[in-house]
Parts: sequence; structure tokens; C-alpha cells
Amino acid sequence: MTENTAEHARAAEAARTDAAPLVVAVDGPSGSGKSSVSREVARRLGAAYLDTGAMYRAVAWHCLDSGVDLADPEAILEAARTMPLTQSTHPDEDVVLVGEADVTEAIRGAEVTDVVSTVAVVIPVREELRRRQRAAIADAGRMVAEGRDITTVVAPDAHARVLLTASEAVRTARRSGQLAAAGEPGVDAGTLNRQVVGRDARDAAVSTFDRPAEGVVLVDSTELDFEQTVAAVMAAVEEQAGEAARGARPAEKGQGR
Ligand SMILES: Nc1ncnc2c1ncn2[C@@H]1O[C@H](COP(=O)(O)OP(=O)(O)O)[C@@H](O)[C@H]1O
Ligand SMILES: Nc1ccn([C@H]2C[C@H](O)[C@@H](COP(=O)(O)OP(=O)(O)O)O2)c(=O)n1
Repeated sequence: MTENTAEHARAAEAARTDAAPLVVAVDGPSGSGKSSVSREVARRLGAAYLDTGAMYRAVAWHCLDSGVDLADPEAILEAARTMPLTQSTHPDEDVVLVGEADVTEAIRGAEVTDVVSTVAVVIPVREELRRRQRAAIADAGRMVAEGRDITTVVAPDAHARVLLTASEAVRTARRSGQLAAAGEPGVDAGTLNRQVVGRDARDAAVSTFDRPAEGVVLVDSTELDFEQTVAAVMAAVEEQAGEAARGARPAEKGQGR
């Protein structure tokens, strides 16, 4: 089975409970805080969390691992279609498996980061991953999903949609701090720039995440610390989703989505 399996089903079941359905879509460029902020927002909303970037990264890892020619889109697509992915959607767990291999750390490494855009610009690969993403969202009941095309393509009808941005300088500095915290200090400025700005430029060929689509709320975290950013996203979600954000079902049957 290639769908997000047992972990996903467990998190989805936990999120389902009696609370109102809620889909929150978050997009943004590299280093804007999508993953860390969305994970915390999911905790506060009692929702599951879907890191769609991890799915593209897993395809890239799978291609490197199995010697797929990255110049061959057909071969990349075949790898994406057959990839046995298991991904935790619990906001307190970060576990990504491809088959039996735990790739949670490897997919964040420089080798994968350098080639992930090559995989992500193959349109049929995006269609395959979007299919899996929509299935995960439909299963979860309450979910925060983040990436580059969630507000626009994967879940344009989400209850709340947010574009998270920050200046290029701040995003690059955040990525640098993150690498240092992960035990990889001293990554040179050229490499950092390639991993943040260069990757965004390549990803922008297939997704629009530099400006909000109609109805999407912009949260610029350039001047905000982490807690302030989470608060701003929570406020945007409450404003758009109303009672559902607080977990309440609509008073009368049939009024909710
Ligand atoms: N508003 C913020 N202020 C300061 N640091 C932040 C903020 N948002 C995120 N971070 C930190 O910046 C780094 C990159 O965040 P991350 O969530 O991985 O971004 P993305 O998923 O958009 O690439 C992480 O170390 C995270 O803790
Ligand atoms: N919905 C998505 C999510 C990610 N991607 C692509 C673009 C990114 O370069 C890679 C990795 O995404 P990820 O969110 O992990 O990237 P960063 O956290 O910004 O480093 O996947 C995408 O094309 N569409």
C-alpha cells in the first residue's frame, strides 16, 4: 500500500473525534517558518499536520537511493508512483519512512535539498503527490497542511488559507540558525543562498507563493518572533474559520462544510 498508512490513520482518527472538520492551508517560501509554525498551530487546533515538502523530499531521496536518472522525468514519475511512503501526521511526531527505511533525517540533508526542485517541477509527479495529499486531508477531519501550492491548488476550498512570508535576509538567517542547531554550522553563504533563494526561484516555475491568491491572508513574519507568528496565524485562522477553529461543530446540522 503506498498511501500514508497506519500512523496517518491513527493521527486522523485522533483528530476526528467530535470536533468540527477544519482544513488550514499554509504556503510560503523556504525559511518562512511554514513547518515549525504550522506544526504548532496544528497542536493548538487539535489537528493533524501534513508536511507536503517532506513528500517531495521523500521522492528525491527515493530517486537518489534507487539510482533513478534525474534527467528522466518518466523515471522520476515512476519512482513517485511506486514510492511506499509512510508519514506521521501527528504534530508531535516527525517520522518519514520509504519502505522500511527511516528517511526522516536524510530528506533534510544537503544532498536531497540540492535536487528536490528537480523532482518537484515534474508536473505528473505533482499530480501524484497532490492526490495523496488530498486523500490525507480528507481522511484527517482536522488538519493543517503546508507547502507551496496548498492554498491555491491542493486545498483552495480550505476553511482558512494563509501565506507566510519573511524577507529574503531573514529567511536565509533562519535557515543558517537551523543548520547550526542541527550540527551543521559554517555552511558558506553561497550554499545557503542556493538552498533558500535559488531553490525558491526553481520552485516558483510551478507554484505561486510570493504573493497571496485571492482570499488568502498574508502573514509577514519578518519583524515577528516565533510566538508572535504563531499568534498571527491563529488569529487569521480564527477570523476565516470561525467556530470551527475552536473545535465547535455548527449549531445546526448542514451549516458546516
Ligand atoms: N517567526 C520566527 N521567528 C524566528 N524564527 C523562526 C520564526 N519562524 C520560524 N523560525 C525558525 O526558522 C527556521 C526555519 O523554519 P521552518 O519552519 O523550517 O521554515 P520552512 O518550513 O518555511 O522552511 C526554524 O529554525 C524555525 O524554528
Ligand atoms: N506543496 C509543495 C511542497 C514542497 N514543494 C517542493 C519545493 C521545495 O523545494 C521542496 C521541499 O519543500 P520544504 O517545504 O521541505 O522546503 P523548505 O522547508 O522550505 O526547505 O518541495 C512543492 O513543490 N510543493
